[in-house]
Amino acid sequence: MTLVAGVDSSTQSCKVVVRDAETGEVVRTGRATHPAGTEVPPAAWWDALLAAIADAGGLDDVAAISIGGQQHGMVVLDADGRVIRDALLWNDTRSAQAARELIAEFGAAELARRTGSVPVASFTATKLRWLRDAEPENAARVAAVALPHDWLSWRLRGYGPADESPLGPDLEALATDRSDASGTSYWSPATGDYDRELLIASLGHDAVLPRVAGPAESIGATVALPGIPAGLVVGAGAGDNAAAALGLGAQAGDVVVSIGTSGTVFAVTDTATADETGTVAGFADASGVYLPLVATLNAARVLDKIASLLGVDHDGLGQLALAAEPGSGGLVLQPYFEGERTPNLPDATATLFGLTLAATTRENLARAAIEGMLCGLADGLDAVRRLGVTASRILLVGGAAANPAVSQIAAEVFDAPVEVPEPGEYVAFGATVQAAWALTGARPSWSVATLARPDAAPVPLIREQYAARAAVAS
Ligand SMILES: Nc1ncnc2c1ncn2[C@@H]1O[C@H](COP(=O)(O)OP(=O)(O)O)[C@@H](O)[C@H]1O
Ligand SMILES: O=C(CO)[C@@H](O)[C@H](O)COP(=O)(O)O
Repeated sequence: MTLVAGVDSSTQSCKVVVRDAETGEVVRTGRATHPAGTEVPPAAWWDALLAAIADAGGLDDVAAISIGGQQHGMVVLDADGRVIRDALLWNDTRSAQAARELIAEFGAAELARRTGSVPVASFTATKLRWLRDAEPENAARVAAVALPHDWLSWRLRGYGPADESPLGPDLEALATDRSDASGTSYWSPATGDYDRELLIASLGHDAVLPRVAGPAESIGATVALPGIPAGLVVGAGAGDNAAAALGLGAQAGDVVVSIGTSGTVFAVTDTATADETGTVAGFADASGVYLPLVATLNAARVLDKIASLLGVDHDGLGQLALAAEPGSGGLVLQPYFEGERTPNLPDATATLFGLTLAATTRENLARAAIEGMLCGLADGLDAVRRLGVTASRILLVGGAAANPAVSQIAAEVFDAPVEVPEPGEYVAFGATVQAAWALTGARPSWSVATLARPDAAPVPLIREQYAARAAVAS
């Protein structure tokens, strides 16, 4: 049996899945946690990757590996291949002013035309602009800029600082893929080229950027390192949402809604998009086409927070929520606990509306948390549809999709049929598809079973009352 491994180096954890390259059967899995916070030393991701690989039984019998990862994170390297400072993650909002400045200098329409997206604080270019202005000594030392999955793939192939890696600091050996490059704001999904003017405007000078590999490419092989055997084919890797689309085998008519640390709504399309309003990011996908995407900052952790406030676990939160009526007795949670990205309100905080003596129950609060979190994603679905995407069905994935209350309430909130695929790490699954593709030259088509099709009917009241509160709040 030939085995392939896929990795999801995501915000909260690193997950490894090992599958049979022929049938797609999951043979074993492993995971390790990442540090909390929006600023993280990349070495912590490397340590978590090694721990997750060990937890998955190692790679001795594995022929190929590929890494999917959280998008946008700024990994800056000096000429010796050392990380200059902790990485700023996609959910770090300190570069909101830098995003506003880049938009003022180039224009939203021009940035959308050149990169597919109008940047917000999540995008790598805005983080480089922040670095240029807030830490000029660090910015001056930047010799190369990578993303989390690029950097991990480089280390896996034996590159890094001379005292830590057998092949040393060859910055030109950095490689990325189309999907992750499209989240930088200095690469064009439409032309496939870097936009050096935008990089220089952000960082203040030019730097080495990772080569953008094609979907089926191998970017090299692993070298022997503690916990890593030599000779595994390394696939191009991908941004986590593009990897999930690949793992699900998403096709025209499928809209994926992922509820992890981020909430995302995306579809695979044949044509590139350029939304001048900035609501929909015009990303590239991991199969050679495009991935229009809306992302929110407040998703599964909204539920984590309200569950902990109510003193229950995830199941308990779901049970409470399902004991309340749709509309939560008029309670509306606008869940901007971490600021928000869509809509672009980096400094916002969360608000609970509609508190009356009668409505203020544990059940209503639990339901309002799920409804509020999903209403932001339903707004995202509307925005993706406005660009011509058809939603014949919603595929609900990510950590919180496992919660039956979330899938049932999703069916009440989204005006399209909701399907929950069988539980699985779809980002890591997509990375195994890439690994097998790079190994064999043929894209595998492994089937995905459906766990549930919640039959709840849409309840328009939920979105109506959310929209009414949002209108008053803004
Ligand atoms: N049954 C559940 N109900 C609600 N939330 C859940 C459930 N299981 C896991 N989660 C939450 O999902 C999140 C992890 O999801 P995941 O997609 O792995 O996130 P990420 O990829 O961003 O690290 C955590 O915040 C976790 O608490
Ligand atoms: O910023 C985005 C997409 O543009 C996020 O989707 C990140 O890619 C983080 O993903 P998770 O860790 O929540 O899966």
